[in-house]
Amino acid sequence: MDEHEMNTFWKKIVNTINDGLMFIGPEGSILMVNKAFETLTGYTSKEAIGMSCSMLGCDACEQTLQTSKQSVWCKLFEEDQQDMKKCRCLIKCKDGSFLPVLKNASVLWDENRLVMGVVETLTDISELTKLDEKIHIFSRQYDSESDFLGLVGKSPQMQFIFDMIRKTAESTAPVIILGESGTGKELVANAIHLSGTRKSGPFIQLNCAALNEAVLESELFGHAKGSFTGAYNNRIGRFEAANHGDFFLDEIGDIPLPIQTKLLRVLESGKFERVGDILPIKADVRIITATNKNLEELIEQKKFRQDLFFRINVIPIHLPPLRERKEDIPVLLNCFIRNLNIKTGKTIHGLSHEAMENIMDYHWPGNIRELKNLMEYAFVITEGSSIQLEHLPKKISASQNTPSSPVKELIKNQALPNEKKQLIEALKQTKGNQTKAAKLLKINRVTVWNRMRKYGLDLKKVLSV
Ligand SMILES: Nc1ncnc2c1ncn2[C@@H]1O[C@H](COP(=O)(O)OP(=O)(O)OP(=O)(O)O)[C@@H](O)[C@H]1O
Repeated sequence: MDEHEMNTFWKKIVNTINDGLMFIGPEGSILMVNKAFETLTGYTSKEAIGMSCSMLGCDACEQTLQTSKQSVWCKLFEEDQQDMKKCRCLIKCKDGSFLPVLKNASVLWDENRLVMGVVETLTDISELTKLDEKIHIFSRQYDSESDFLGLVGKSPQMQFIFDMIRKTAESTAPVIILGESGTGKELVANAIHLSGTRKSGPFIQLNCAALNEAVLESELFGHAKGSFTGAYNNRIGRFEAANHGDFFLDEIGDIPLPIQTKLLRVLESGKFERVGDILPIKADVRIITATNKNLEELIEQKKFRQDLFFRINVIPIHLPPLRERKEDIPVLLNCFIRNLNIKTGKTIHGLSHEAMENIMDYHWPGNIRELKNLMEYAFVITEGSSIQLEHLPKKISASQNTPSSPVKELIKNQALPNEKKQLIEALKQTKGNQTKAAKLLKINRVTVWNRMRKYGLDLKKVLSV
């Protein structure tokens, strides 16, 4: 390939790159740009070449440009600077709009260490910036709503649970979490660990229902090499692994009686032996248990040891079923919709009134797990920006709604976040005067404006209702 062919070849490569590229001379004038630069900035190469690079009004450059008294006009050329600079910045396009870009600048030096120029690439990060903003907004909303260590709920019952969790933080006494399947027992156990003094220690979990007696024993206490067929090595159990932390035993009601006896001994003495070993091991572990079974009934049926029950039932936390705290449904739905929007890239704003009514009327035997699954289903089915009744499974869309249903009243009062209702009320009272509304709500004017944007409130519409 001769030099001319080579030049043509390189020009083609440079023009195929998706990122904008420009070469700036030592005095700061643009010497070369590629096609992507033209597309990003709106300037043709004819317009750009020969102009000062400051025509792009880059906010990062404003900080690196120096006064004429200094020896170099741009900090990039200072001796002690690294040759490569990378930063996020905003550039001004020909039409006056600002474009967020990731800029990579490399200084080129000749053999005498004199500056030949700078090669800069510009990557369009406008999509990324939009996502950043979204995450920022979501996380602000998330923080401000009824959320406690991953648990969402504004009902008095859930506020009581949050209080109980906070109180367990000061204690190392065993906690038992009782509630139907899907009410959030595992989340509560996790929140107890995260808010407790042992949060820097391990959080070990074991679902006791999934294992047979021999495997369960080995999982709990570990085993010595050769203690049974297949025990090729010594293995520590979960009790040992949970030392100085919390051990969450889920489905405690399903533990076979012989293991219950062993468990009781560990809880009383703090010591145990690995299966097939005689050496006692000490473990400092706080026990958290959970079950959806009625342990008292199991005791009567002689399926659960009463003394073990007394041991683990020191701080009971009863998680109410969802049907007894339906005011939590709207906040849970908001939370699931936010998360699913992020996960799926969809922009679903909410549910139609009818869909919401049917959801509120349903009895939710599978509790929050069922509600969460419902939203996942609706996200797959919904194509628009709002979930309608027909996007819900039959069991919910066909559920009976009587006009006098007390649930309808509940929706009227609960479906809108309190913040929004108060804002609408204040705007109405002050005939749309945002400064007066701010005073009434004891917040500043900017917050009023931000909330109006957050809830998409149109002043004319608010006042006309
Ligand atoms: N208060 C809550 N806020 C947000 N998500 C919740 C809440 N409660 C439960 N969930 C979600 O519901 C699902 C079921 O919760 P979890 O597994 O904790 O229930 P569980 O009572 O332990 O169920 P099971 O008894 O069947 O094991 C999980 O996906 C969990 O994240």
